[in-house]
Amino acid sequence: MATDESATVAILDAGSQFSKVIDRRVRELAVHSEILPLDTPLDVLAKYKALIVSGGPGSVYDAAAPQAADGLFDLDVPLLGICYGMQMMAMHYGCRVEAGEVRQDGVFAIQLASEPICPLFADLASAETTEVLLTHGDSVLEVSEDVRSVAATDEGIVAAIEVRDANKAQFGLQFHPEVDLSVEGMTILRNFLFAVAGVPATYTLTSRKEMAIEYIRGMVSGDDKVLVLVSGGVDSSVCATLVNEALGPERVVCIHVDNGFMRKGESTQVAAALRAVGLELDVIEGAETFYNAHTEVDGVSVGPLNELVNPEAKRKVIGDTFMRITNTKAAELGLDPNAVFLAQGTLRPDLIESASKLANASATASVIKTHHNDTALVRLLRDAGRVVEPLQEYHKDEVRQLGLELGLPEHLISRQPFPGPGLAIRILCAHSAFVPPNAAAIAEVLAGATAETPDYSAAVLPVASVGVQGDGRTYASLVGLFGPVVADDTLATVDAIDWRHVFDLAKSIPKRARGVNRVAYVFGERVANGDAALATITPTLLTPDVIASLQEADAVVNAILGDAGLLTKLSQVPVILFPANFGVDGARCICIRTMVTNDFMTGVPALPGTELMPKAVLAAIVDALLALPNPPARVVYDCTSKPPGTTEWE
Ligand SMILES: Nc1ncnc2c1ncn2[C@@H]1O[C@H](COP(=O)(O)OP(=O)(O)OP(=O)(O)O)[C@@H](O)[C@H]1O
Ligand SMILES: O=c1[nH]c(=O)c2[nH+]cn([C@@H]3O[C@H](COP(=O)(O)O)[C@@H](O)[C@H]3O)c2[nH]1
Ligand SMILES: NC(=O)CC[C@H](N)C(=O)O
Ligand SMILES: [Mg+2]
Repeated sequence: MATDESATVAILDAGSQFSKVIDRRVRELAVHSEILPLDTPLDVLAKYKALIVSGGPGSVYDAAAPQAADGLFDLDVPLLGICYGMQMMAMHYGCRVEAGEVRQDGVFAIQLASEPICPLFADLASAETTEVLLTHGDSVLEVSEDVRSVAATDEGIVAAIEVRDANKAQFGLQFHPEVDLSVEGMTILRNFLFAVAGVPATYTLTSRKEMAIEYIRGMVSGDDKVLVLVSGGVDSSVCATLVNEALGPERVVCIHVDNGFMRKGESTQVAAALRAVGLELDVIEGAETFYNAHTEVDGVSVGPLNELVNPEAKRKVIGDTFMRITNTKAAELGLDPNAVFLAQGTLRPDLIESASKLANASATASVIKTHHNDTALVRLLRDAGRVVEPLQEYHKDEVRQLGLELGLPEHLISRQPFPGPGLAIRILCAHSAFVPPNAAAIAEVLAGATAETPDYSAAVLPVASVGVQGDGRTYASLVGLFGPVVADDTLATVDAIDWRHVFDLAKSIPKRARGVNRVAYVFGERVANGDAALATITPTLLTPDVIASLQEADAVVNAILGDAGLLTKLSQVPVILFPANFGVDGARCICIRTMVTNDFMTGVPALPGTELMPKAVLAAIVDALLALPNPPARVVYDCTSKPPGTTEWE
């Protein structure tokens, strides 16, 4: 069907992690939308009813920054710039845009300007303030005469602008109205679309089930068979059910790969759970193959996996090994390699975070992490038209709804996500301690942040992990927080900690400490910054002893969460092993990372002492981990939201 641009919003993609989320929100408001490259020519854009420019990892003042067509801001079309989009607008109108002293990643309150209130902020619960998700390092430090600042953070950073020229309907938001964490984001988008731009609400959502089945039948014709890769997670169970419905069971072969990085007993449970819903699963024992696997990256052989420390290298080997194992299986089954299709439960975030060209209209997105289902070999097969991915447009919550529509049991649909590379990415590998290049500057920020609350202190730990900040990937230091300890009583200790204060510190430290993207609370006696015990690690690779020790820790945590009824209340709880040893030779640390989110693009950790993480449960977890035969050097609790941290550590 041809697009009626006069009833459609064009979303110009500057490389954001959230372009597809904007698209989805607009459609939920019954407005048709299309994602276009940032540099789409003006004559095309002029036909649209409204324009939204997304965020992106670039900096508008960089010569190499992604550009829109010249004259974008002279078009007579209502325009909303989000983050990078707002910064472009500000720069066009002569405002000063620079990397500020403070960066902001997470949820913050903004103060709204009055007299008059900006039309985007009409009908908010309060006329003075609202909570929004920000993720930026560049800021509008000074507005020009052409522009009015219509909202600011508590520190006076411009959070929203309006172009003064009454003939122009142009607005900019430094924050992201499209994500759940901006609590009134939908009202703000609604105000832009309807009150400002007058877009008609004529779009109706087509049934996801019908669309998916039509897509599968369109792709796999005749008698061709489909090998469905089934992990037992939500996405692949929904994917397998859809392929089954679309093509009939005689054309479907479901395979599950035990890559050696599954949870304790997971593969056996998965096979049983899927049999119970009528899906026969062929389980491939792949552990040995994975441990010893290599792959080629940019013409160079990388591997074996059990000797790699770089997280992206690990991911690439794992993804390509999934493909090779699948090909071998296809040959064993006597399937013609030129006529067999591969189905997998790829979601939109997998493609966005891997910077797949399928998901990013502008080719300007940053690779946050290469998902195992989007590596080089998968892309080759996809280009050959052989990869069936009926869920590629959706986020997790949409897949869950679709699963319910398909009649899958609640317990399958509500399972916590588990990444394909599994525990392999939840083990931080390293040969030596990580020392940030600006250690002294970070130490100064940490001392300042805790100066007024001497019961608490902060120190840089000797490891780095992946984060997502300002739409870009970061690989940066972990900060540990220390607080009161009640000797020999973990519950009393957990109770003595002012968790709100700890979470405030976790939010404020990455604002000023460049090179820090994650903050975790460290249980146990305080260690002073600069102490040698904070600088030592136990060299760590993906070896069977390390994997087994994380499997044990993960099983202990999950058993306690299950008994407390928290596995479905918390969206996801990665348990992570990292090599800091606090001066104890051969020991490593275990982290508990709770995440509360719907779409898995953003999220917050559960605050201890709330119903999502009762203090008694947290204390029980810490005690149980310390009682393991191979106890961790320390147990830590991640206090970082996404952004700046990702859900997984790696
Ligand atoms: N161990 C595995 N064996 C076979 N296929 C797998 C395995 N792990 C992942 N996959 C494939 O990769 C896809 C993406 O993995 P992902 O973890 O994102 O989804 P999922 O496991 O289906 O769901 P969830 O996100 O709930 O864990 C899966 O849908 C599946 O097709
Ligand atoms: O199948 C997967 N293959 C992968 O390579 C992968 N990496 C991250 N994840 C999952 O994606 C979600 C977001 O994770 P992050 O915040 O760490 O990016 C979380 O649910 C992660 O568990 C993966 N799933
Ligand atoms: N999310 C964004 O659009 C960020 C814009 C820019 N990369 C910054 O960090 O400020
Ligand atoms: Mg999974």
